[in-house]
Amino acid sequence: MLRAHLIDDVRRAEAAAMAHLPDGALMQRAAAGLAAAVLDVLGRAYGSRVLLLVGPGDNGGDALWAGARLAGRGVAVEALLLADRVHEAGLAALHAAGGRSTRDLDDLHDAPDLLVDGIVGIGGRPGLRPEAVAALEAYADVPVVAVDVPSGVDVDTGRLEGPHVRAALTVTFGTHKVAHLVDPASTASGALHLVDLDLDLIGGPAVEALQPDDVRGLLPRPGLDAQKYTRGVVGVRAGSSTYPGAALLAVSGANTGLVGMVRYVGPAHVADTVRTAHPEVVGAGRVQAWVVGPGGGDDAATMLAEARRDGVPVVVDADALGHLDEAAADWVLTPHAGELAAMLGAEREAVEAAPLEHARDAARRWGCTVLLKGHHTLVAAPDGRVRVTTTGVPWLATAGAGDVLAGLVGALLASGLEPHDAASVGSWLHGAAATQAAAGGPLTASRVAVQIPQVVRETLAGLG
Ligand SMILES: NC(=O)C1=CN([C@@H]2O[C@H](COP(=O)(O)OP(=O)(O)OC[C@H]3O[C@@H](n4cnc5c(N)ncnc54)[C@H](OP(=O)(O)O)[C@@H]3O)[C@@H](O)[C@H]2O)[C@@H](O)CC1
Ligand SMILES: [K+]
Repeated sequence: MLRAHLIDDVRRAEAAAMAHLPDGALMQRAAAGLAAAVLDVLGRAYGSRVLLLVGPGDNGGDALWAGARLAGRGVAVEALLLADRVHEAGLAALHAAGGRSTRDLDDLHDAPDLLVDGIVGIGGRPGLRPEAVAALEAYADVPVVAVDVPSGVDVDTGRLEGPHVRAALTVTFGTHKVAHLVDPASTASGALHLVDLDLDLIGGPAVEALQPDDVRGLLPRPGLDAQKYTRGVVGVRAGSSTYPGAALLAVSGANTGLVGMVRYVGPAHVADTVRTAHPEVVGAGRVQAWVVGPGGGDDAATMLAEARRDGVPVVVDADALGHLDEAAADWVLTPHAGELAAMLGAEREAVEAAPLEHARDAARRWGCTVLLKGHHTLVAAPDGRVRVTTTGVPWLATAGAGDVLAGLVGALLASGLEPHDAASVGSWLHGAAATQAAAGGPLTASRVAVQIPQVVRETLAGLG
């Protein structure tokens, strides 16, 4: 599991570690990891130029100490000091290793190959000062390696308020931070590299992200005595004359082999289309979970009421979300930002600016799991736990992808996974299938569904 902690928990763990380590030991570990990561990106030391952007705190100290190590390896290192006072020992080390420093942007002539953002780390407030903005603008085309976090982001919430660094790579220390994983700040972090500081993090993670091993441990697999009914049956109530395709896509997400049987209940001509494409699918009967809403149109309220009557877990998606008055603890709601905004009486922009906060609010308010779709989809439980999905590609933002996801999550619920696991494993598989199916190019929702068994196969085999 990849875990992200809040600043206070990192500070506590840092203080505990420092109590029994020599002065500056943690910063040296951080700087060594940072220098190694920068060298990896540069590919060679001699002939490479690096510019450090150095703020007033220890984040700048990390950059300066790493700069000293890089200068010692033959990299031409310059530091632009963006504060009256910077980390003194780090600056002295940089100078001793042959690096230069200046406070004036105009002193810098040759464009660097790489910027190292040591402006602020976990002690920073959101936004950047004008000197930092000017430096970043002067080298707008140069890739940035961020130290700990991209400066300017709100580290504990993932919000973006005001100017901030856009990193190609973020080298972070001890544990991940919320801003690395949660939108919109996750888009400013770039690739992530964690330098282990051997910290003893006592507080639980604020956010976590499933890794292939976690998914392998959670995936349902049939026992030797399995029958179709013991593996779980999922029912789909979706589609209408206007949107027959949504039913087809939801069924294709449900019918990927993770349950023993799939039922479809809906308008007769839609049912014919569904069964032509999926001859395995049967009609009404007992199920262990329902998927309700994709393409349901005006009938979505009735679909939801009928599903509720069975007392089994329900995935509430799309049109059904607008008819939700109350939910049971084993339900999963799967809104996108616009749908969640309508459910909470908020503006869509507000949800997009703070998806973590809104997903948590919604999970508390309905007392069930809420899966908020986005670049990094969030799965929030009513007790505050949140998982974020880091699989997937931007091409996945395509019509019908949500219908496939709803079907898949429903199948996992029917197979017996608890709602938080069903939603987060479903989202992980959906993203991984999209990445494989896209193979660097465009994709359609149908292709995502087709790819799911292959992703399951590889994950079970430990190839993920
Ligand atoms: N924790 C760990 O385990 C380890 C931590 N380590 C490293 O330490 C980093 C944290 O260092 P830190 O605490 O010194 O704070 P840091 O982020 O450098 O800056 C705070 C200063 O910036 C200022 N300031 C605030 N906002 C600003 C803004 N927007 N723009 C400009 N300035 C702003 C503010 O001054 P103020 O304006 O309040 O007077 C304050 O003085 C951490 O991220 C990691 O890199 C590693 O070395 C080892 C292990
Ligand atoms: K930084």
